[in-house]
Amino acid sequence: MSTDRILSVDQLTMRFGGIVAVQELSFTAERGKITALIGPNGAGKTTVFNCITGFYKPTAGSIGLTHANGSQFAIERLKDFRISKQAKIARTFQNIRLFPGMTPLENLMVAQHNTLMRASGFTFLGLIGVPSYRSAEQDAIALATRWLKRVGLLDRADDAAGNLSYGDQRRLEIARAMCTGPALLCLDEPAAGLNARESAALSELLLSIRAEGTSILLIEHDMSVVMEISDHIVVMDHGVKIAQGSPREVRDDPRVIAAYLGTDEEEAAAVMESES
Ligand SMILES: Nc1ncnc2c1ncn2[C@@H]1O[C@H](COP(=O)(O)OP(=O)(O)OP(=O)(O)O)[C@@H](O)[C@H]1O
Repeated sequence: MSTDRILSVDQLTMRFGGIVAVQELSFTAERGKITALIGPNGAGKTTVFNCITGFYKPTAGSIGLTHANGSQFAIERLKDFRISKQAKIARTFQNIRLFPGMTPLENLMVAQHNTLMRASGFTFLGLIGVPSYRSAEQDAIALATRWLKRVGLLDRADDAAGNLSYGDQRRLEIARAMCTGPALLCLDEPAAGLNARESAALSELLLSIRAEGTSILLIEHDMSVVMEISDHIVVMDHGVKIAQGSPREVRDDPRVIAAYLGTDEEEAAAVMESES
C-alpha cells in the first residue's frame, strides 16, 4: 500500500536531567490528514510538539518532514527559524500567545513578516513603498482578511486581540498560523476552554483546513473533537506510545482506556463512550 507521509518521527527521546519526558517514540503522519496525539497529563505530548517545532532539540532520534514536491527536512538538525520558514511547520500554543495590544488584522500581518521582509528587499525599500513591496503588502492584507472572514472575526478586525473572547482568540491563533502557509499545522489543545458550540465550530474549521490540503497534527484532551475529526490517533503514556489507530480502534483499546482515563476500566469506558 502506498502512503504519502508528511512526518516521520523515529525513536525520539527527550530527557530533562533525570526526567525522560519522551522515550524512543516513533509514529508517522499522513499528508492531508489529521493526526491526533493524545494521552493523560504529563504523557509527553507537548514535549513532542516542542521537538517537532524546534523549541527543543531532541536528546536522540530523528524527525523527518517531506513536502509534497519531495523536499525533505531533518527537523532535529534545522535551526528553529528555518523550521517555520523552510520546512513550513506552524504551531499554536496551549496558552494563547497572540499580541494582545494589536488588532486581529495586525496579528495576521505580523505572521506574514517573512514574506513582507523579502518583498522589501530587507531594506528601506519597504518604507519608501516600491511597487513590489506595495503589491506584497496588498496580498498580505487580502490573505489576512480572508482568514479573518473564515474564522468569523472580520467585524472585530480593529479591536484589540486581547479584548476578544477566549474562543475568538483561539480561532485567531489558528488563522495566524495559517497565514504563514504551513505544510504541517501543529495545534496544542485548540479546544481547551471552549464551550460545546465553540468546539463544534473548531472541528468544522479544522476539517475545512484539512479539506484544502493542509496536514494537521493535533494535541487535544477534548475527546469529542478528537474522535470526530481525527484520521489517525497516536496514544502516549509516560513518554511512550501505548497504542495507535483509527478513532474507533483507539476508543475500544483497553490499554488506552486504562491509561488515558484512569485505572477503573469500566468507568473509563463509560466516559469515553459518552464523549465520543
Ligand atoms: N522543560 C522541562 N523541564 C523539565 N521537565 C519537563 C519540561 N517539559 C516537560 N517536562 C516534563 O516532561 C513530562 C512530559 O510533559 P509534557 O508537558 O510534554 O506532557 P503533556 O502530555 O503535554 O501534558 P499535558 O497534557 O498536561 O499538557 C512531564 O513529567 C513534565 O514535567
